Amino acid sequence: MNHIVVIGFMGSGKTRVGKRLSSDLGLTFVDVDKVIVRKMNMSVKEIFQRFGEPYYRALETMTVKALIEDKEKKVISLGAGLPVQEQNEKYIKQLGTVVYLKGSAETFRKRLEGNNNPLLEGDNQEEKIKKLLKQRDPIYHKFADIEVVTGVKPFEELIKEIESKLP
Ligand SMILES: Nc1ncnc2c1ncn2[C@@H]1O[C@H](COP(=O)(O)OP(=O)(O)O)[C@@H](O)[C@H]1O
Ligand SMILES: O=C(O)C1=C[C@@H](OP(=O)(O)O)[C@@H](O)[C@H](O)C1
Ligand SMILES: [Mg+2]
Repeated sequence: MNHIVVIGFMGSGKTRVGKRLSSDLGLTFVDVDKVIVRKMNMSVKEIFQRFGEPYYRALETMTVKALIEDKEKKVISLGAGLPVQEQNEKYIKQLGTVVYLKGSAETFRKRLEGNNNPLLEGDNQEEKIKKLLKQRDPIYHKFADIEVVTGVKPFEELIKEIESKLP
């Protein structure tokens, strides 16, 4: 399919940017995390706690596979961990044009203060963010058709930049 697919680290703005692109382009917005939360009637954190991370990852893969078959063009925000799972590699490429919201650990640390993400629980969020970002940035980069930097220019300008780069 030729969906518009937004990827990036936690706090990179996948949900906010995805929503805005969808309204500007007149397309339906789908946030993969929200699809799963709705289906399970549980928060991401609860799913991780009750069933474990591999179960959540399987739900993500199922959701992505269904979206590949979806004939109505959409803007789709993926969870930050989804592109990192090897089993999803071939599916992401089939989804459409991938927009990577790149950013610094410092930008994400500020945006993620007080967040509820199961992967950032406990002490030393800053170190956790730095470590995960270092692992994940090359993977996001590999999938990107369009790469923009978040946290350096105002939101409106970021949106204009993305829209000018879309095919
Ligand atoms: N370009 C931006 N500039 C400033 N704040 C932003 C920007 N994009 C997103 N945010 C803020 O950062 C937080 C995380 O955004 P969100 O869209 O939920 O990220 P993600 O879905 O990637 O985890 C929210 O509070 C959001 O309003
Ligand atoms: O980084 C991750 O592995 C995760 C990021 C989350 O998505 P957001 O990036 O939208 O917060 C959500 O999918 C889950 O908590 C796992
Ligand atoms: Mg999100």
